[in-house]
Amino acid sequence: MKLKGKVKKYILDKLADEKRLHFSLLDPYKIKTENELNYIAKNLYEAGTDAFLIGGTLGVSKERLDFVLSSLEEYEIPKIIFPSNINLISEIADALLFLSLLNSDDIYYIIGAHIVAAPIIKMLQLEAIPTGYVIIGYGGTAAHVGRARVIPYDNFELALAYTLAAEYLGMSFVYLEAGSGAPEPVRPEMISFIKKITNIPLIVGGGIKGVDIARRLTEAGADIIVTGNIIENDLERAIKIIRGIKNNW
Ligand SMILES: CC(C)=CCC/C(C)=C/CC/C(C)=C/CC/C(C)=C/COP(=O)(O)OP(=O)(O)O
Ligand SMILES: O=P(O)(O)OC[C@@H](O)CO
Ligand SMILES: [Mg+2]
Repeated sequence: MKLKGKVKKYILDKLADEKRLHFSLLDPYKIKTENELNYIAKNLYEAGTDAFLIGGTLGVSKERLDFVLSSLEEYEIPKIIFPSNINLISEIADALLFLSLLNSDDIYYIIGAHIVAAPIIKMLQLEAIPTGYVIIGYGGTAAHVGRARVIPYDNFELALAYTLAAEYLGMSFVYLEAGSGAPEPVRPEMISFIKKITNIPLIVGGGIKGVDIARRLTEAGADIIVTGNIIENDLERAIKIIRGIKNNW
């Protein structure tokens, strides 16, 4: 509750202090029971994750979203909605990633959902965090649904161009997404290439399954690492990733 409306500032201040953060993606469709959610959330929080992202592309209802958000209330880190569409807006959250899928072919995912969502967000007094969402490589369900023209893993110039465009549009973050469950994450070389030239904070996710790749990505300049599937599939490994990123063994 204390963080409501102050999440962007909280993240930027924490980044200034700690240089690298970790966000835990929880999918309300995949987490079935309150016990399971409590167990997972407690472990992630104790390992030092910096925020909960709540979302999923398929199967997520507003009811499930609210159930997860309200169960997480006791944790003093931001609870941020990661929306796949306009049905996933809830006043229980501390903030919402106001994602524009910059490499979509469908205007709905660039500005269409946004004009429908904006008056609702205003009415609920929810904090919207302007985020350029760019899908790379594998793409997964988000790319399919969002009609993204995915950027090849090795086309660093193209990823840089989108990142610069997001920066010049005044967005607060760029989320470089390889797709949920990607067999290969975004390459660290792509991150260092972009980071040399841009200042906008980078959120990097998709297919990050181990501490070594997570650390290589942060060393290359990723500001925030997101893990989702590994939390669902192997919580111990997810905890190692968090501790590794935060140097908190
Ligand atoms: C501004 C508002 C309210 C909505 C905009 C919505 C936009 C632009 C979405 C972009 C396209 C999209 C489908 C993004 C999905 C992002 C997301 C929640 C990814 C994580 O989910 P997955 O892990 O891919 O989902 P599954 O687990 O269901 O496969
Ligand atoms: O589920 P994973 O592969 O960790 O991906 C996380 C996130 O970037 C997906 O939107
Ligand atoms: Mg998922």
